[in-house]
Amino acid sequence: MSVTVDAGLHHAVLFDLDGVITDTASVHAAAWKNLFDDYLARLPSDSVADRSPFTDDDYRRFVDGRPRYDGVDAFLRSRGHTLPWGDPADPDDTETVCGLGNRKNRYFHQRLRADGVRVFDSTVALVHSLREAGVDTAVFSASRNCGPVLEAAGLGQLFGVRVDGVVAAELGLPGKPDPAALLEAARRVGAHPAHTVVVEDAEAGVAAGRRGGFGLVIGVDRTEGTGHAEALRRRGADAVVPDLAQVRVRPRAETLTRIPHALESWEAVAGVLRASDLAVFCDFDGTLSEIVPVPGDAVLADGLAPVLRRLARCCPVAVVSGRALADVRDRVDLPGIWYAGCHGFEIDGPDGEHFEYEAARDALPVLAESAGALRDRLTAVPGALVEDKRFAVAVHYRNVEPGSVAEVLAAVREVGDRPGVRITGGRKVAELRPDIDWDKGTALWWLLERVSEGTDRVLPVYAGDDLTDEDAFAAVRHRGLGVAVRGGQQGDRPSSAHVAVTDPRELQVLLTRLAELAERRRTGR
Ligand SMILES: O=P(O)(O)OC[C@H]1O[C@H](O[C@H]2O[C@H](CO)[C@@H](O)[C@H](O)[C@H]2O)[C@H](O)[C@@H](O)[C@@H]1O
Repeated sequence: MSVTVDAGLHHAVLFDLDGVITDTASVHAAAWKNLFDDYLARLPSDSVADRSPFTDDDYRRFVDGRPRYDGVDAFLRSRGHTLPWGDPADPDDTETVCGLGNRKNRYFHQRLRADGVRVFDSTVALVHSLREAGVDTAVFSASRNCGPVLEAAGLGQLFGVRVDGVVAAELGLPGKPDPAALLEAARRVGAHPAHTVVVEDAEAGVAAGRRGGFGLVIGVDRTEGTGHAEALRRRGADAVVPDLAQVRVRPRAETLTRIPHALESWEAVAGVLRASDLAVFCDFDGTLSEIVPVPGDAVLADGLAPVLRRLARCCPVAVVSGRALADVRDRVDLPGIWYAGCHGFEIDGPDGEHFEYEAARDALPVLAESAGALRDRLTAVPGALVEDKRFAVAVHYRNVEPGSVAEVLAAVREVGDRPGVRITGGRKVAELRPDIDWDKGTALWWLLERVSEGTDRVLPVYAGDDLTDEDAFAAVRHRGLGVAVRGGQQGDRPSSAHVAVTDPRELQVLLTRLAELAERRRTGR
């Protein structure tokens, strides 16, 4: 089987060392066997401990992927034998957990010197492909020997970020299956766990990836037929591959027509969202409503009212529109949700709260004047429509003869050429807005802060179709999900959305899946 890292959704990949980058898992396994077989054989014959030889299964269950001393302790306990912990400075002939761990380390280094380190070339090739696609990479390992092993393998410079046993000890991070070291690696590369991939061959590491809320967990099983692949899947691997040559890299799509389809990429999308509470934000025209020739005729598309109601029962929902607040509110007319009008300059909450962006009020007189001036200028242009929305003025030219569109746009440029306002564009519309650093993206984060009550557990999903929605897509680019609604737009344009749907009907299918995810998370199923 193969698995895809999507550079649009996945911003970093964290690689385990032993067994993933280098073949040192077998060197570790041999050193552990050497240690335990020797130690168990020397226990008195009347000891209650199970003295049978150390097996591959013991390796996988008790020591693989764990910090060295934890591994000694876990294995000996599994055999009914305990030792005092001791101290990391214990000489390696001391009969303590640390002493035995130190002895294993000596065996490991002896083998490393004797046999060298074999590198999995397909892993190194994957690291390079990811870099070319703009995906960050890091190495993590429970081993304190991570640095020396990479050096011995000639890979000392491959990773800029390394979180290994030495770093974990310095920071006091618990070992796998605790996700602390993985979360630290993601933090150091600057990627949100939801947008980060973990590659692991140990059960404990896979479990850590899943517990840490990582977007994709890839298990590596190089031991076909041993049941290890099934064990990795049970512990939470999304996919298990025999070698990283089976991992494909999909370059980040930069334009609307190339963005992956949300429903076709559903598994990857669900991976990004599954560990978080969701908050769903939707634009109105072209997203919740089909584009129609006359703005006053736009209505909520079929099937969207029930799914928005369903979503609102299990997560915060907001409609974020370029329309005036009262206009979009009346058109959607659903209780229990947030409404942001005029690109977020005015907002109503579900419990009767009302907010206006204070600084934008200074622009109201000039906007009102501009609306009047534009009406005067454009009465003679058939089809031109001026929509005064208080915090913005929209000039529609959808119904204007192609030959007269330039005249409409020239009028907008001239009237809008005054301090305090700026001109933006949309689908057959030009708008004057307060010249302030406030847009659908900043409004989204303002709303998110309110609905998440200071936690960072909530991941925003934003769906929109238009140029003004790009501000919101950019805002959720590194933490959240941007869904572009392509809606039969002519030509192509750059977009920061992660995925796309074709029209409001497909958005309804996607929102239903989000509702299912949110409900499952709520009920813990
Ligand atoms: O942010 P939105 O909710 O998408 O609002 C953007 C603009 O939508 C409306 O205009 C657009 O939809 C009309 C109806 O489908 C269409 O006729 C027009 O050509 C589109 O530009 C609305 O009238 C504007 O005020 C919004 O800014």
